[in-house]
Amino acid sequence: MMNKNNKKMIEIFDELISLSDYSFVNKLNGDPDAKQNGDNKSAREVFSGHYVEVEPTAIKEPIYISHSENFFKELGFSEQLLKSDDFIKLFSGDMSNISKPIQKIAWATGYALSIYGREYYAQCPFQTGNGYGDGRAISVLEAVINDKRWEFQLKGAGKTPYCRGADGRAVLRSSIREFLAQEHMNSLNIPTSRSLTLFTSKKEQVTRPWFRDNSYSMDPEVMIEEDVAITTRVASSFIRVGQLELFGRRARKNEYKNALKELEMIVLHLIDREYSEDISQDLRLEEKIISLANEFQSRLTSLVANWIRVGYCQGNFNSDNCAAGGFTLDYGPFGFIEMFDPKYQSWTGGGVHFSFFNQPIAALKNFKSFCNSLKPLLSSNKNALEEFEKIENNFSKVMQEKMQNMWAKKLGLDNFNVELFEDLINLMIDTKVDYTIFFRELSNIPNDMSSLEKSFYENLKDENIKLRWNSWLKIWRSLINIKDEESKQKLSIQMKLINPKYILREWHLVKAYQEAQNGNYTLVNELQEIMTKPYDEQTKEIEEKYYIKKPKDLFGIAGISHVSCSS
Ligand SMILES: Nc1ncnc2c1ncn2[C@@H]1O[C@H](COP(=O)(O)OP(=O)(O)OP(=O)(O)O)[C@@H](O)[C@H]1O
Ligand SMILES: [Mg+2]
Repeated sequence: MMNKNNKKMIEIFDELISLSDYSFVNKLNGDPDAKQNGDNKSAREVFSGHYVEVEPTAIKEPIYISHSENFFKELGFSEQLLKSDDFIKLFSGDMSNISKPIQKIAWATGYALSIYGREYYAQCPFQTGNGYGDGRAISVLEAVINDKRWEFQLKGAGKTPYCRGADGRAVLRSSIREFLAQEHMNSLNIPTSRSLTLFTSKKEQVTRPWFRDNSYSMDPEVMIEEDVAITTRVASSFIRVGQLELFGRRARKNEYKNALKELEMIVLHLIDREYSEDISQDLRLEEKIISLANEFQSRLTSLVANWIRVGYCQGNFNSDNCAAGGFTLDYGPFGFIEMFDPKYQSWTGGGVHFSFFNQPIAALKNFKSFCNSLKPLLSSNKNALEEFEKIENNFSKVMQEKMQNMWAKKLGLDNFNVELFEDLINLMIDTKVDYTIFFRELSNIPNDMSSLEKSFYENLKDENIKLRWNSWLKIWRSLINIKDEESKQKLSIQMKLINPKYILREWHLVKAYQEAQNGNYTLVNELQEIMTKPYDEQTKEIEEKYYIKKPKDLFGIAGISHVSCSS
């Protein structure tokens, strides 16, 4: 029997879904071969169409770990939903009970892969690119909530035609990382996919390559069993640069009759989903494409400058991990920098090209892949193509402007000063500073070096470095705009909104997911609470626990200083 409370929950859920419709499956083409392929849960080639219908594979006896309170509020979702069986089932992958107005439709999409601007087919088991795409991400719902369309996607919800022989699952470890990082990024005021819920199960384990305890190995040494989990992430769309590329490549090669049409459809759909406020519907196709390139360039360059502002390294910034809406997507091989190093890269599979300070160039490469995908739609219009290429060639200039502007703000300056910046970077490298603590302490606008030393990983012994720091600080203080105590306070407040105090450090994450594996979610909740207020001072107790440098004995330790497996 349904009690009163329970009924109310179902009503709330009904209210939420009554607004849903299916933009993706109604407006785009499905895989024409889907019906002949049974449940679509094994690797196969998908030759055309924008999506494949595939039912999620539920995790058994789902255990609730967390949800994003902030995001629930933004969506107008009641916390009561978390007690609704329907809600829990849907977001742990069980669609068997879905009733109207929700449709029992779920889908995965194909995409292509370029690594650092180079087209790859080798990652596809068929070597054609037709078997690459969402291997474990399945969208289950689109809903218009407060006039904004959101797509709800389960990560780790089982195999799809793009699973490439893998299990289609995400483990608890990587799911906790993604769940927390997404909401952290949002609280850092950086565009991102969002976290809705996180469920795990003790009924299914999968194996992943990992390290022995306290190992220094760069390569995984053992296979470990980990509990599975499903995070639901939510975004305005999950269209990636790689997805445009898939259709761009097919159109370029004229692979089938509708190839160019399918490219045009996905591009117009992208504009509809991500750029409808910036690009007028009345424009001609080529005008829309030119505006799209401009807008995406603007968003992508801002995004990367922001990542560097807060010390975020994506780690695997391939075209398939680059959201065409210009926000952060795929928190697998990511890390927040601790000890400053321009070449910082925590993912062993990533390489220097995806390292911290190389992200603007990785973004440029993704932008080029994006442009190449759209070109088949402009090939008959020379003028439009020329204008388009001008935008393409302007990327580095725009990126540089955004970076300089970001550095100026990070340093509390009105204008970027090359010399001051370069001196600082060299000093930060020579001194080994904690990136977050250094800029936060600088935001207090200190008179001398003493408080900045809090961010140094080694005691300052070298007199020469001391002299360099003192002179740097003196020049910096002469360039910032402070006349009196009041203007100093004002600048300090301003700088603290640019330079976060709390950042999701990997060794905190490790403790949280290790405890969670034993059924204790206290640290997950604590991190969620603290990391969604990254610019706040917070309490003394929190400061002592989380505003601290990485402990010396954790340097070089596998699984903390570097990770091998992001899935
Ligand atoms: N366990 C798995 N089962 C099936 N496919 C997988 C699995 N792990 C990764 N993949 C697929 O391999 C490709 C590369 O993985 P990558 O780590 O970039 O993405 P991801 O973290 O799974 O997903 P996303 O980019 O959707 O956040 C993706 O297409 C992904 O779907
Ligand atoms: Mg990915």
